This record gives sequence, structure tokens and C-alpha cells, in this order.
Amino acid sequence: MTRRGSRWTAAVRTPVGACSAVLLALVVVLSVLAPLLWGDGAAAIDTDAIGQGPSGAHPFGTDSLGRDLLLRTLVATRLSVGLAVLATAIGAGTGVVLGTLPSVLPRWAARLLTAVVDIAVAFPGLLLALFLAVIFGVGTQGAVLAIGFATAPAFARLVQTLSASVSGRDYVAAARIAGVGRIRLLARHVLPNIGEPLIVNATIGAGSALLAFAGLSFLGIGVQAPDYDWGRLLREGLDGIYVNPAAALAPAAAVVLAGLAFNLVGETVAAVVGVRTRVTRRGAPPRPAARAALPEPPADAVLVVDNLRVAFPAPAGWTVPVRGVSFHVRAGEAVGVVGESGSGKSLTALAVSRLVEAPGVVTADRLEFDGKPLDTASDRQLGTALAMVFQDPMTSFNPARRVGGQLAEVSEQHHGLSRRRAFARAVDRLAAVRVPAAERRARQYPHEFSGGMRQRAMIGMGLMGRPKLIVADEPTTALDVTVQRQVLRLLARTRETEGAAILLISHDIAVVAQTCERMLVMYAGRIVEDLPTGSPAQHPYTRALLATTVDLETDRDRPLEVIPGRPPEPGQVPEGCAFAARCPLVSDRCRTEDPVLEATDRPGHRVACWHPQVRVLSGQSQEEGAA
Ligand SMILES: Nc1ncnc2c1ncn2[C@@H]1O[C@H](COP(=O)(O)OP(=O)(O)OP(=O)(O)O)[C@@H](O)[C@H]1O
Repeated sequence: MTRRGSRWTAAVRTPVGACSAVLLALVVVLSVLAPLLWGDGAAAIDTDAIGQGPSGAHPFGTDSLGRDLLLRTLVATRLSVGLAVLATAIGAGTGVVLGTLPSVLPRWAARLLTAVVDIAVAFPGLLLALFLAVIFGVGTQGAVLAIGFATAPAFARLVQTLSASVSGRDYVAAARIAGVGRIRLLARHVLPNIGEPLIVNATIGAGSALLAFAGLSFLGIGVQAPDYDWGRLLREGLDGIYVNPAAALAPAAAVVLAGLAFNLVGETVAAVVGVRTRVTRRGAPPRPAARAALPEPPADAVLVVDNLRVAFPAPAGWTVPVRGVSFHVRAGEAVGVVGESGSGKSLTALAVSRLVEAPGVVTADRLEFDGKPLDTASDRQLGTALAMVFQDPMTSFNPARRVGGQLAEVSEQHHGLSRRRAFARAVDRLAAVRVPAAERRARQYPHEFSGGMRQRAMIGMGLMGRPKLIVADEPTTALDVTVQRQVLRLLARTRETEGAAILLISHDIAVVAQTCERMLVMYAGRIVEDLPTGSPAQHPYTRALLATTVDLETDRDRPLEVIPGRPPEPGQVPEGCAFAARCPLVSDRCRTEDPVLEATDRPGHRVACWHPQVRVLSGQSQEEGAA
């Protein structure tokens, strides 16, 4: 079954999904079959049974012409639901046109249209529908148009907001630069990417349209005799409510149930297409099989991580992108984490910084920072002793606040310094990370900094306290080689002067080899090798990663090395060794038994492989190890 198919199945198995499926099926079946089966019965006048209350023959009684109210309520499903769907389609269609027109109209016309939509949105929907119903004329057609056009402004606003968010994406910019026309840009690049939330909104909107339609018919400006919908039945029922309350209750219950069906279907669709996160939580995240415990960490370990797992709820259970990671970082040590995209490096970094957000769940047998369990550390302790440097400091700084003020905030919050003294410290720290003219720069906004300078300012922010550990997640990926070297040097210098340990996440093994004493190689959410930099790598994955690095000595006449295949997705990690499918040394055992990360005979070296081999990091000499 496809992934989307399994998400539908999972969504329908939730209580809300199951209810929506049952109600929708009921509404659809009644709309199709009720007029065919009971149309004549509902129209049959019985002068002997005029205005009767509930009885065996007429469970909801009869109307003023002796017609059965249950049958009339069932038969009215088709008209009531059909008109609501039609009005919603008109509203959504008009909304899409109104919402997208501003992107193709001249600027003045676009502004005018946007202003008109804004004013219409500010108007209460039902009032607008009443106003339009009077304009379009009393009757079914007028009511459909009135409700359709009354809901259009809300759709138009939604389309405008969604389009604006999509228009900022790189692929739209790329298409624009490639000379794609505005209309084509809209049709090809914008609308397909906002379709799902629009459909979800339209489904939920149909419930409101149903209610609005019942309202108009109830007021006598919707469906006219001899046709009837639930609104009209409700109005007729209310006339005799003291004689037969069931006459009003039946259509009212029908409106509520059908409205509920639309709303619940909208919620379910939202959960499946990802507009809203609805997941099946099946108890706690799965615990991986017991693995060898982390050897007792040294006394000066600043970070101890044992069997760390990060899990996210998914529609069909849990996905566990970090599956039992164990390592330690000693005081002042620089440890690098390498691995291909998706191997779980960033999540590991976020977990040790206590930054994995709900619904993500972090568990570990041991997760200690500075000798204490991480979850017992106060924000203040973490704020001063642990610094985090992100890949893109532009998104980590608040663009609306000056850089100095943002640095100073750390000292105001965590050290209780006055604003003035905190600002002075911010200037001092900016100078310490070699931001030129620190005093002036501190009064500037993040966008006035270059990429490298922003990254240094980010490191400076980490130095506002006395960090024992700096977690740097791809801190140089967005920078050119010269600036990259400056930032790496700054990290190394900070380590020397402040005595801070560094956990450096990078997909670039060369950067880690330059900066760190030890590297952890991650694959599919696990550490597959933990080795001192410069020591021979034994895991075929580490060896393959090393082979793909390019330096000045790389033979340019030979094609670049690549690792064949792709790492498994977090939810599809195979049994046995996760690297088996790509490994040149794979054996039957690799496909069935998952190797444990175990110490080798070399000091400080652990590897998780059934066939470890030895090769020095420079890749020049090769000696085969135990196979
Ligand atoms: N919030 C989340 N919900 C579900 N899955 C997530 C979430 N965040 C990350 N993942 C998944 O976890 C896996 C590991 O992500 P992570 O960002 O740690 O990888 P990475 O090794 O740092 O890769 P990259 O170098 O591309 O950043 C990925 O497959 C990702 O899709």
C-alpha cells in the first residue's frame, strides 16, 4: 500500500476518522437513495393524519398536510447537502480567483482588490449572505449565489496568505528568473502547492454553508415550496413546536449531524495531508533492543550520553530517527559528528541541548551535562554553561532586534546584570570573537552583518556566559572557504581560551578532521564508529565517507568516489546492519544481526561492524584488519 494510502487507513482508524467516515457515508447514501426510495412517500398527502405527533407509523409525526416528517427529513438530505456543496464550490472558486488575481493585475488594481477583500472579510459572513440574498432575489438560486459569494472573501484571504508563503520559496524565485510568466507561475508553481489546505478548508466550509443555507431557508429566503430542505422543515416544525416538538427536532438533528460530518471529514483530511498533525500515539516510543552499555565515562566528562533515542509520533506509530546513541565528551575536548544527511546528527545535537520540541520524545539511559542529569538543569544553568551555534545564524537572530541587545539579553536574564553592563559585556564578547568595530556593530541589526560575522556573533552570544560545551551544528556550511576557516579557528581559539568542549556537527569529514580530536560517525540514527581523528577507520561506511572527500591531492582524471545507494528512511531501517545494503563487505550475518558498537583493540576506538577493516585516515596505506 502506498504511504498516502496507509495514512488514510491509519486516519480512518482514529475515533474522529471513524466517526467522519460513518457520517459521510450516511450523508452520501441518503443524498443518493432517499429521494429514490422515499420521494413519493414523503410527498404523499394524508388528510386523515394532519399535524399528528410521533407514532409507530410516523416516528416524527406528520406536517399540516399529513406528510410523514421522518421521510421528508431523509429526502431533504439531497437538496440540503447538494446546495451547501454547490455554494461552497462557488465560494472556493471565486475565492481562488480573487485571491490569485492580485498577482497578475497591475499594482493599483491589485491593491484595490485586496482592500475590497479585506473589507468583505471584516463583514460577518451571515450578514453578508443575507445582504446578497436580497440582491440575488428570494429563492434557491439566489441563496446559493449569496452564500457562495459571502464565503468567497474568506477563501480569497486564505489563498492570498498561502500564495504569499509559497511565493517566497526558492523554486518560485527560480521559475521567475527562468522567465516563466505570471499566470503560468501561478498555475504551475503556486496553486498546486496550496491545493491541500484549500481543499481541507473547503470541506470544513461546507459544514458552515449547510448551516447558512438552513438559516436562509428558515427565514423564508432560501428554498421555496414545493421544494424543501432542512431549513424549511425546521421553520414548519417550529410553527407547531408546542404540539409536536419532534417536527423541529428531526431537521435540526439532521443539520447538526451533516455539519458534523463535513467538519470531521475536514479534520481527517487535514490530518492525512499534513495540514494539521493528527497522529496515532501508541503508548511510549519503541525501545530498541538492549545494546552494550557505554563504558564508564572519564571523571572529567562534561557530556555523557547513553542509549539516546529521539522519536516522533507518526500516523502509523512512531518513527525513531535517533536509535540508541552513546558517547561522551570530556572537558575541553573537541568531538565531531559526521554522517550523511538524515543520519540523525542534528537531532542528537538538539537532544543534548534540550531543544527537541514536542511532539518529539527524547529518552536515554543516561543524559548528563556537567555531572548532572540534563533534565534537572535549570534554564539558567544551561543558558550559561551550554552554547549552541546553528547553521544559519540569520534565522537564530531576531531580525527585528539589534545584535548587541540580543547578546546582552543573555546576561540580563542569566547573570542578573543591568542593561548597561550587559550591553558592555556584549560589546566585549563581540570584540573577543573578532567582530570589527564591536561597539558600532552591536547597535546594528542582523541583516547588516555578513554571514561570517553573524556566525561569529552567534559564537559571541554563546560566550556571554562561561560555556563548558559549545554545540555547533554545521556552523560553517553556509560560509565560503575563507570565512569557514576563520570561524573554525575562532572555535578552536575559544576552546583554548575558555576551556570549552566542542561538539561539532558536520557532513564534511574534512572539517571535523581539521578541528576535532575525535569523531563519531553516524548512520541511520546510530553511531557506527567512534575514533580518534587520524586513527585508521575500520567501518566500511567511514572508509567510504573518507574516500569521497576531495583534496588537492585527489587525482582529477579519475571519477569522484560516491557511496552507492541511499541511507534508509527512519521508519524503514532494515533488520541487521542498516548499512548492509550499501556495504561492499556485506555477508549474511550483516543482513540479520545488528552489530553493536564495541571497543576495538585500539585505545579510544569503537566500531559497530561484523567485518571491520583498517585504513589510515589519509587513505595512503592500507592494512586489512580482522574480517
Ligand atoms: N520534527 C521531526 N519530525 C519527524 N522527523 C524528523 C523531525 N526532525 C527530523 N526528523 C527526521 O530525522 C532524521 C534525522 O534528521 P537530522 O536533522 O538529525 O539529520 P542530519 O543528520 O542532521 O541531516 P542534515 O545534515 O541534512 O541536517 C531525518 O530523516 C528527518 O527527516
